[in-house]
Amino acid sequence: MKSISLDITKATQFLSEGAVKAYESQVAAAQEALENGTCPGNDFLGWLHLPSSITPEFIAELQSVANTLREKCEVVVVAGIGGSYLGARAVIEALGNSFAWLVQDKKNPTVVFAGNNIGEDYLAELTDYLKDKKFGVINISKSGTTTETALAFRLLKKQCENQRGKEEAKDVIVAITDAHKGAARAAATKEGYKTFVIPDNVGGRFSVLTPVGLLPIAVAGFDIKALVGGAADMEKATGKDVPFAENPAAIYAAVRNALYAEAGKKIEILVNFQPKLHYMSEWWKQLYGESEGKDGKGIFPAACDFTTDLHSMGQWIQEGERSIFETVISIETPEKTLFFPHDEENLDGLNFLAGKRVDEVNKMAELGTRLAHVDGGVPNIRVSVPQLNEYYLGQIIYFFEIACGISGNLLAVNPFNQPGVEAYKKNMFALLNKPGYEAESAAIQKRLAEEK
Ligand SMILES: O=P(O)(O)OC[C@H]1O[C@](O)(CO)[C@@H](O)[C@@H]1O
Repeated sequence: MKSISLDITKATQFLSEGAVKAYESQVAAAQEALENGTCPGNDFLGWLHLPSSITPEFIAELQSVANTLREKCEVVVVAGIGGSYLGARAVIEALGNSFAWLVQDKKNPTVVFAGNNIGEDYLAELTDYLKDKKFGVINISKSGTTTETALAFRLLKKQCENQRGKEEAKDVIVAITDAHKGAARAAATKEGYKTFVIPDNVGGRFSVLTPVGLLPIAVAGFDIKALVGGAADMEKATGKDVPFAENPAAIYAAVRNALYAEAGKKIEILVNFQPKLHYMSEWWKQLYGESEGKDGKGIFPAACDFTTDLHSMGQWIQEGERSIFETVISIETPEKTLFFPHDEENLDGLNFLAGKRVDEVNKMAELGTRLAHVDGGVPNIRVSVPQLNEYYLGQIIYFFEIACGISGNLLAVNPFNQPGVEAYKKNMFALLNKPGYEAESAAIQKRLAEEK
C-alpha cells in the first residue's frame, strides 16, 4: 500500500540552511514526551495509539448500530459542534457524492448536521425538512452540556418522538458522550438510548477515530475499517523510533515551526484543489487552532479551496503581506474520469484542451499556482495523497494529529486544552441569565450600561 508523502523543498528555500534539521532533537524530545506521557496536557493522550488499539469487534459493534440506523432512517441528523462533528463531516463530504442531497439513490440515508450553530433559520428549515422524513439522531457531545448541541437535540428529540412515537424513537437515537457526566448521558440513561463513550483521555478535536467520527461515517456508508487501517499505518510511519528524515509528521511539525519562528510566517493556509476537501480543512483548522493558539502564540490556521478561491483570495496570497505559507493537499488520482470534449466550432477557444482529462487541467492549475505563489514569496509544503478514499483519509487524519501533538510541544504550549473557548460561553450564559451565573449577569449588565 502506498503512503501520503511530503515535499518541503519549496518551503525550505525560505529558511536558512539546516533550519528544519535543527529541530531534530526537539522533535525527538516531543515524541518521547508524548509517548511517555510527560508533556503538558498528558491526560489527553488517548488518541496517540488509538488507531492500532481499535479492535475488529469494536468496528463490528459500530457497524451493527450504523446498520440499524441505515435500515430505519431516510435521514440521520448528526448533532455536535467542533470536534464532535467536524471529523465526521470532513470524511463524509470527502468521500460522498458532491450532489449527495440531490441523488435519491436510497442506498444510503442522507446525513445532515445540526447543533453546530444557533441559527434560527437553520434549525427551522431543518425541522421543516424533517417533517415528513423517517429520521434518526446521533447526539454527540463529550461534555454533554454544549449549548449549541443541546439546543438542537432538544428540538430533534421532541420531533422524532412526535413523529415516530417514544418507543420507536428510542431505537433511532444514539448518544455519544462521556461515560458518566453531562446532560447527554443523563438523557440517554433515562430514555434507554444506545450509547458510545468518548474516552476521557481523547479531546474533541482528536476524537474522529472514536465513535464520534466512526459511527456517522459508517451510517453514511463508508468503510470505517479501511479508515482506521490507514490511520494505524500512519501511526507506524510516524512512530517515535522512525528516523526524523523519514517521518513526515516530524518534518511537517519542524518546517512549520521553522517558518513561524525564523521567517515570521504567522499564517498557514491549508489548500486543496478538490472542493470535497473543504471540511477536511475545517477539521484541520480546529485541530491546529485550538491546539496552538494560546499564551499569545501560534500560527493562525486558515484555509482556501482552489481554484475557487484563487478568484477571491488569490490576489492577497500573491501580493499581500508576506506573513503566510501554504500547505497543499494534492490528490494524485481522482476517483472518476471525465475527458474534455472537442467542439467543431470552438467558440470558447478551448479545443487545445480537447481529449485531456479535467484533472490534467486541475493539475496544471496546481503547478502554476505553486510556482506563482513561491515566486511571490509564499513558502509551499505539499502533502501528496495517492487517492481520495477511506484508507488515505485515515492516513491524513493521523498524520495531522501526531504532527499537531509534536508541533504544539515545539511551540511550548499545552496542545490539548482550550481554555480560551470559555470566555464567550461565560458572557453568553450571563447575558441569558443562566442559573448559577447571577454575579456574572449583574456584572455584564453593568458593563453594557456603562458602555452605552
Ligand atoms: O463535545 P463537546 O463537549 O460538546 O464540545 C464540542 C467542542 O467544543 C469545545 O469544547 C470548545 O468549546 C471543543 O473543544 C469541542 O470540540
